[in-house]
Formats: sequence, structure tokens, C-alpha cells
Amino acid sequence: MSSTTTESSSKNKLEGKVAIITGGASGIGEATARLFADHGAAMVVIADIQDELGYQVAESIGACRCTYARCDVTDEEQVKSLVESTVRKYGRLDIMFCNAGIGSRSEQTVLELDLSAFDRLLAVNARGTAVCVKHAARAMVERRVRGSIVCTASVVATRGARKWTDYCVSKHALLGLVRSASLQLGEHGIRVNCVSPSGVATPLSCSANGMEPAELEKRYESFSSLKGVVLKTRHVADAVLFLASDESEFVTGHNLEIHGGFTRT
Ligand SMILES: NC(=O)c1ccc[n+]([C@@H]2O[C@H](COP(=O)([O-])OP(=O)(O)OC[C@H]3O[C@@H](n4cnc5c(N)ncnc54)[C@H](O)[C@@H]3O)[C@@H](O)[C@H]2O)c1
Repeated sequence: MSSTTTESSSKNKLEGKVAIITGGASGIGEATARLFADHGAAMVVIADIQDELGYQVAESIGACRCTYARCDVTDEEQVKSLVESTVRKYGRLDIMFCNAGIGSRSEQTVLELDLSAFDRLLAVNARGTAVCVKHAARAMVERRVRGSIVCTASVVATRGARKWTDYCVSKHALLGLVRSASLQLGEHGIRVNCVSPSGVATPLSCSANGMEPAELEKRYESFSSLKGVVLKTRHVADAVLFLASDESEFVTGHNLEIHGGFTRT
């Protein structure tokens, strides 16, 4: 095979596919939207609540490949109508990347747990993701699409956290969702997986830690056994691309950790 052929086939892993990315206006979601478009996705729908940023990202990718739709994942009607309008406009839904999330409002341990903040965080991170999985799966089943659903969990989905209890609980919940949905949807040929990054400098993590990206990356570097590389949003996007594409055709119910050998307990 010539190098040109290899390059072009490796660059078109999502040829013709229609994808929705929640939380696609920023951070991991934005990097993934750009990568999906680079890999030939027919349409990437960025769904977020940051309208200005969402429109800007979609415009910079190009109107023929990417569009923005406002959708608050805590509102089931908005998620349902996002999925319906995507299928109506672009004919199908092949990939749902359930990535929208928020961080803890404070560094509380279980002793100081603020339950109204807990409810709000679970409404976005856990319930919001469940709603997206539900409506994406319904659209895929209805149209007999052997789709791929990917969720963003976290390294704290399988470990305890010293602070940010509500966030840790919400990410543990996603593993139950992914494992159950993958069992239930397998008979329809639908795969459900999640990615679990360690710390990556994004608006969410910078604001939770009160640090600038460079300072935060330095701190995160000390948590990995792998040295000489810092986790960037594009590393997470690469893992999402793998799970979204046919390259992972036999992978379902999997939690793909991206943490460079996480050593922090
Ligand atoms: N940054 C990290 O260190 C890290 C590590 C592990 C997991 N994660 C997870 O990655 C995902 C993406 O976060 P990020 O770090 O890229 O942060 P980010 O703040 O850059 O992106 C999150 C996006 O989600 C959107 N969002 C928030 N609430 C929403 C809602 N109700 N409806 C729709 N969209 C909403 C935000 O507007 C934002 O654009 C989150 O689920 C987060 O928990 C992040």
C-alpha cells in the first residue's frame, strides 16, 4: 500500500457518520469535534449551553461539517428534540459522545457535603448523561443503526477522591450506566463505552483548582508514572475517536483510562 493511501484511509475513520457531542463548545468536547470533522464525519453537532463559544467553534470547523445547537442536558425535552432534529436534518445518528459535565463547586469531603450542590452536579454529570444515552439509543434502535455511544467518565470513576465527593460519585454512576446500557443494547449492535481521563487543563479543571493551565499541567505531571508527556485534550479525543469508529468494532462496556500510569491514590 502506498503511503498516500495509508494516510488518507487513516484520516477518514468516520467517513459519512453523523455525530452529536455534548459539551462540545470547550475543552475535551471541542478537541473531539475538530478531530471527528478531520476524520470525515458527515456532520458533527455540537450541543452545549455556551452559545457564543459553540457557534464560534462550529464556524471555525466549517458549516458543511459542523453545526451548533443549544441543549441543556439536564432537560430531557431539549435532549429529545436535539436527537430528533439531528436525525431529521442529517438522516441518522451514528455517534453520541456524552461529554457535558461540570466540576464540584467546592472541595468538600463527605463531612461537609452540600446536598444542593450534590443534586445539581449529579443532574448534569450522571442524570444528564443517562438522558443522552437513552435518546441516542432510541434513535439508533428505531433506524437500525449499529451506533457507538461514548461517555466521559474520569479516573475517579474507579477510585475514591480526597475531596470533590459529589464529582467522584457522579463519575462512578457513569460506569454503571455504561455497563448496563452496553449489555442491554448489544442485541441491537449498539456499542457503549467510556473514556476516563486523568487531569487535563480545561476551563473545568482550571476553575475547580483555581489555577492557570500551565501551572495545573505541572501539577498533573507529578501524578503519572509516564514522564515526558503531558495529557492534552487531543489525547482524550484520540481515544474517543477509537471508540466511536469501526476500529473498535468488538469493544463494548469498556472503560478506557487515559492517565499515563496514574500513581495518585
Ligand atoms: N478536565 C479534566 O481534568 C477532566 C478529567 C476527567 C474527566 N473530565 C470530564 O470531561 C468532560 C468535559 O469537561 P472538560 O474538562 O472538557 O471541561 P469544559 O468546561 O472545557 O467543557 C465542559 C462543557 O460542558 C458544557 N456543559 C456544562 N453543563 C452543561 C449542560 N447542562 N448541558 C450541556 N452542556 C453543558 C460546558 O458549557 C462546557 O462547554 C466532563 O464530563 C468532565 O467531567 C474532565
